[in-house]
Amino acid sequence: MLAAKNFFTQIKQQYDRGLPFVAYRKPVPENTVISGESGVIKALLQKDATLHVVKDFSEKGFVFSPFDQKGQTVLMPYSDTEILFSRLMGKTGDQGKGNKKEEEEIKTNSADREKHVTLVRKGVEAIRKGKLEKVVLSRNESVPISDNDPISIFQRLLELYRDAFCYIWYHPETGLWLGATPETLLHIRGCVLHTMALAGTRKFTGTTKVKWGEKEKQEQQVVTDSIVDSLRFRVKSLKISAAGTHRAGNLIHIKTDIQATLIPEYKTKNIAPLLHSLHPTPAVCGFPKEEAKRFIRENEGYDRSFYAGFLGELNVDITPGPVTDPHNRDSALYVNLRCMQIKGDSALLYIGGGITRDSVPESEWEETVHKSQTMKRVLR
Ligand SMILES: C=C(O[C@H]1C=CC=C(C(=O)O)[C@@H]1O)C(=O)O
Repeated sequence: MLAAKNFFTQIKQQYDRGLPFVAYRKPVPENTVISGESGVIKALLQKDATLHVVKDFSEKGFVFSPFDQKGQTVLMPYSDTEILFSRLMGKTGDQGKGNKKEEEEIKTNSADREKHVTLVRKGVEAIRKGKLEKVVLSRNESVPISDNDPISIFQRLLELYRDAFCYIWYHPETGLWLGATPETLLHIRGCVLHTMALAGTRKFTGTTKVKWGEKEKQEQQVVTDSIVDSLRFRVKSLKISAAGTHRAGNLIHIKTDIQATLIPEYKTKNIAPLLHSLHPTPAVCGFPKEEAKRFIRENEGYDRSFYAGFLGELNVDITPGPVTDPHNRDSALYVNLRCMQIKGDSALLYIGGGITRDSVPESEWEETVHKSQTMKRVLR
């Protein structure tokens, strides 16, 4: 375990050399005692600038996968990297309850606002007329930055968002990405699988004891139902928690935890079939999936790139043992939300929200402004 200062200096040197790396910390749930694996920040420093891609998800390493699965999933293989560990102590910083600038941004009749409101209106119309039940519509926004040290932005993410999966990823072919996502796509440890249905958003106003409206509950239920459907024939003993409120920085969401045991046939396979049936879930795409994908492709008007894709550890050995033993593997993949791409002296933020027949376009715009604060709060 390296001292934090040494750890971040080594990552910075790697970045200055233009070589690929990823550094990340898994979520540390509230009231967790920081010990053992919890709160560990890990970094993989690739030895050269090769672009490794995933062929069938039997590989071992850290993956970075785009929203559109026709695109390449980039791999940082464990075999080709130096691995560093550190741990960040100290208390969580102020995750924020909103500010004056945010309120102004909501009201300003900007071109971004007009564009997003029009897009959402079109989405609501399509839902009311056709087969589409839900579609997640997003936008990107460029924010000027003066801080040219992305490692310090990453440190601020780690301090602010304990309960999120925080990362910084760099490869010359994909560029520099950072994020703090509240959403787990898939965690498989041996034959035990864990995932979540996360949707419905409000601003955090000091409490998680809130009464959710019908629109939000319906939007989240679509996600739970679709995940359960994708898993049904691949697992046994499916456990679905009651829906609860989950805090993510300055926001709250509705969350259902889903846990299952893989059936023997799937235990022995790699996780590709599971991933392909789960991703993208209606939390980032919509329902039915193909109709939602088509609507996004034809109407969003920009490339989501790695936003709403997934990232994380693939096939880590839990304990030393035969590498072919699937009971001995651990994969922890997260949905790439609340993220941004740093390009020179600006940050490109990606934000979206679930649209149903009852969505109010102006409120959906407001929601994206609130969501954009997760990243804006760490920019200087
Ligand atoms: C698509 C995003 O969030 C998803 C996750 C939680 C809540 C969501 C919502 O309320 O719309 C979205 O489904 C995003 O942050 O860009």
